[in-house]
Amino acid sequence: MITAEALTKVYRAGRSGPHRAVDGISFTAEPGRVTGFLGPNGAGKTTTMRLAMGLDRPTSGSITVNGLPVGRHAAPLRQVGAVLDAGATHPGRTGRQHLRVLASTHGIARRRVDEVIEMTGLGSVADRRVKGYSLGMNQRLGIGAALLGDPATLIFDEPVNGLDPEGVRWVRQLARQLAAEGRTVLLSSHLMSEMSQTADHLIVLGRGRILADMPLADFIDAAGGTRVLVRSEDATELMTALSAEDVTVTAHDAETFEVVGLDARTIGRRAREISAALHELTPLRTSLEESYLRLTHDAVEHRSGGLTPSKPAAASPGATNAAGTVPALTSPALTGPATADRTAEQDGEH
Ligand SMILES: Nc1ncnc2c1ncn2[C@@H]1O[C@H](COP(=O)(O)OP(=O)(O)OP(=O)(O)O)[C@@H](O)[C@H]1O
Repeated sequence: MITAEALTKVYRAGRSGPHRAVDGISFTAEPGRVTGFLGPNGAGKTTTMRLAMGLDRPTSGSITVNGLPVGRHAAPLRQVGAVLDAGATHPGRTGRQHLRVLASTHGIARRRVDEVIEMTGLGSVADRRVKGYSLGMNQRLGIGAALLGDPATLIFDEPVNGLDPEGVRWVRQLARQLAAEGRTVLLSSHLMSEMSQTADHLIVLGRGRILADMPLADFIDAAGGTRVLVRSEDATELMTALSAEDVTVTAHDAETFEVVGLDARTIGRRAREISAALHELTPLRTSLEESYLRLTHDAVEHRSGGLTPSKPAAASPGATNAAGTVPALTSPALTGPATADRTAEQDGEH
């Protein structure tokens, strides 16, 4: 279990003054489930994970792992394993040597090293030097190191970075298996499709604060609203008939449009009332990505290309809501540099 209480980290940055990377957050990552940690670049995910691992000190508040700050556990590697920086290995050592050194300094039996090599699929490269490892092999080695102490809590920061599709699936299955064994798994990823298949619960950060803390399914429902895809040869008349203050209608093409704010049954009835011919009436499930983009829209530190509202197709007879405007159903593209600008070493604690 990971418990944060009023956790705050302020970096004494340069020109722009102090920066609250983590701003008074409280949450619990519970055992037996995968907690997805989401947020735009610079939201404070890595900082929170580093604080949990005792790699940084909170400015105020606290974060504990299995009831204690990690440094107060007698054998931390048996309590918590983390993948925070997959590159943190001695390049001249082999993967097996790396794991053996870690095991021996933490009083872990040698046979556990062999088990972990087996679990991570590194068998064929375990005796090669780490400097020759691909990004994916390094990720697997980092995950292996995290598993070495058979800990009850795991913290994975972007564990699928650099992995091929088979590796991505392996991480997903591993995270699910670890949670099914009753462990706490806190996992960050920018891959929404992956997160939606892996996490049970989500904590979403934006600018150091918690924007959402709820089960994955509730998050998608809360942000999504009801969306229905409609195809009708009388699209223009039907769109007009459906217009109302809290209903948003967006045209895709001359015959197809999407409705937010009415369910399929109501739309079907309205179509019958005006004798519109319906060809399709499909309730759409909002994706995690859409829900996430809507929620974090205002919390993005970096954005390239500015806002790009969705455009109805050129042939559209017009998409209107009650205000007569063309609404954007999908959120702006969320793109930006891979990492936020850092002014490391400026808080004098590293
Ligand atoms: N050592 C540091 N010194 C100063 N500022 C820092 C330091 N580490 C992180 N920051 C800043 O704190 C904020 C949070 O960064 P953090 O790396 O925790 O975000 P993140 O959510 O993990 O982002 P990403 O998805 O890009 O990895 C950012 O604005 C970052 O620039």
